[in-house]
Amino acid sequence: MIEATLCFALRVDATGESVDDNQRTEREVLLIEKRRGLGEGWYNGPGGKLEAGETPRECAIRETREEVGLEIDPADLEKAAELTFTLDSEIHTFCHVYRTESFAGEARPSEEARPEWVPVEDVPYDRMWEDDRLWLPGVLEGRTVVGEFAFEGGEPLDEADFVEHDLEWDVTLEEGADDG
Ligand SMILES: COc1nc(N)nc2c1ncn2[C@H]1C[C@H](O)[C@@H](COP(=O)(O)OP(=O)(O)OP(=O)(O)O)O1
Repeated sequence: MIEATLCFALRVDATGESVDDNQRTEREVLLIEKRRGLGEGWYNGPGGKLEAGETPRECAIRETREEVGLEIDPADLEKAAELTFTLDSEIHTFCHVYRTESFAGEARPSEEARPEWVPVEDVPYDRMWEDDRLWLPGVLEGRTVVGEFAFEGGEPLDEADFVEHDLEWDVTLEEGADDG
């Protein structure tokens, strides 16, 4: 089983556009267009596989730094989801999902990822993993979720068929003792 992370940074963009003389503000999320590996060519959050001895929180921070150059204080990461992806009835990946509204630096591209700030209302679900449209909108609203998503058809996971899912919303997500 692969243990992995995803990290969604959020900001409020003051567009300065005038709507009935009011300044319009829009929430944006930092997505990446993945340049290599699993899910290549699709949009996702920054993230990746845990390294030996690393906690999920440390992994989310390291992957966000490596892929898009943002620095995040561990205390500013909020656990938002735990997602289990099965392939042909075996657990393939267990994914810890975090969100944050506090970070330092400007997003920049890397070999692995092209970052893009996207209005929360315009997330390109048609260019993402099929499961994302089921859980990501709630996570971007501030909710928590535990989900299981079943794929069939053999490796690689990103060519398998998404067949069913189960979601439990607004759960309390326990952090591991080493992940506080
Ligand atoms: C099955 O549905 C999935 N949905 C979403 N949204 N994200 C997924 C899904 N399955 C896997 N992922 C995520 C989990 C990880 O963040 C990435 C895959 O990470 P990758 O294999 O690229 O891991 P790295 O450590 O960055 O890779 P390198 O070995 O190339 O450094 O996808």
